[in-house]
Amino acid sequence: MRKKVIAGNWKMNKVSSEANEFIDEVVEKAPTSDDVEAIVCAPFPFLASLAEKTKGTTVKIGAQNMHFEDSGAFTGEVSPGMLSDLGVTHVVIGHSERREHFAETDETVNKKTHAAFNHKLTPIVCVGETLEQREANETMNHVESQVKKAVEGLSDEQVTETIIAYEPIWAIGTGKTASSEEANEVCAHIRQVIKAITSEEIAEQVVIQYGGSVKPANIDELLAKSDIDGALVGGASVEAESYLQLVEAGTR
Ligand SMILES: O=C[C@H](O)COP(=O)(O)O
Repeated sequence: MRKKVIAGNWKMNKVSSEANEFIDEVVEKAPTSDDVEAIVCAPFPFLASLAEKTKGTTVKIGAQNMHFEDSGAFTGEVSPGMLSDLGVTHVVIGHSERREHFAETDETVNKKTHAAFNHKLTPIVCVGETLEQREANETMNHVESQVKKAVEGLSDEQVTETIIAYEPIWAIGTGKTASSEEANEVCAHIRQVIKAITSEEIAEQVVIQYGGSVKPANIDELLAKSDIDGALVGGASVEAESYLQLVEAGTR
C-alpha cells in the first residue's frame, strides 16, 4: 500500500519566530506512523532553521521553488545544491502560482525535476487545469501533457520517486474543493499516464496528491479515494493545529 504524503505549503506567509514555533509544536506532536509522511514547504529564509530543528525526526522540510542551474549569475535565485546542503529533502516544482506569476513553463519544470534528482531532492510536481479548461472538457488532456513533459527523460526509478500534486487551479485558495470523485478521476488518469510511460508496477508506486482547499473537514473523504495518496495544502497548513490534524488523517 502506498503511504500518504501530507505536504503543507505555507506560500509567502509567516516570520521567523512563527515558523520556529510551528515546527517545535509539529515535531513534538506529529504522529510517528509509517503510514504517513509529513512535509512542510516553507519560504527560503526559514529553511536552515527548520531543517536543523527537524533533523532526526519524521518531519521533512521542503522548498517552494528553486533554480535548475547548479550555480551562476542568477541574482535572487536559489540552487538545488543550496537546498540539499541545508538538509531540505523536497521541493515544490511548477506550482500554478509560479506558472502564472513567474513564467514557469513545462520546460523549466522538466529542467527543475531533473535538477532535483541530481541533488537528491524529491520533486513535488504540480499540475492542474484552469476553470476554463475544465469547462471546455480539456482537463485530462492538459494534465496529461503537463505530467508527460515534467517527467520527460527521467529514469524509471526517478519517476517512481516523483510526487505529483494534482491541483485544479479553480480550487486553490477559493474554498471550492473538487469533489472527491472529480479529484480521484484526474489522479487515476495521471496514474494511467505514468503507466503508459513506464509500467504498471511503477505507476502503482507513484504518490499522487490532491491540492485545492484541503482542510481537516474534507481530507478524510479525499484520502479514502483509491488514487489520492496525500495532499498538498496551502491555507490549512499554516497553523500547526490544523496541519497536525491533516497529518493525523494520513494515519487513518
Ligand atoms: O500548494 C497548495 C495549493 O496551492 C492549495 O492551496 P489551498 O489549500 O490554500 O487551496
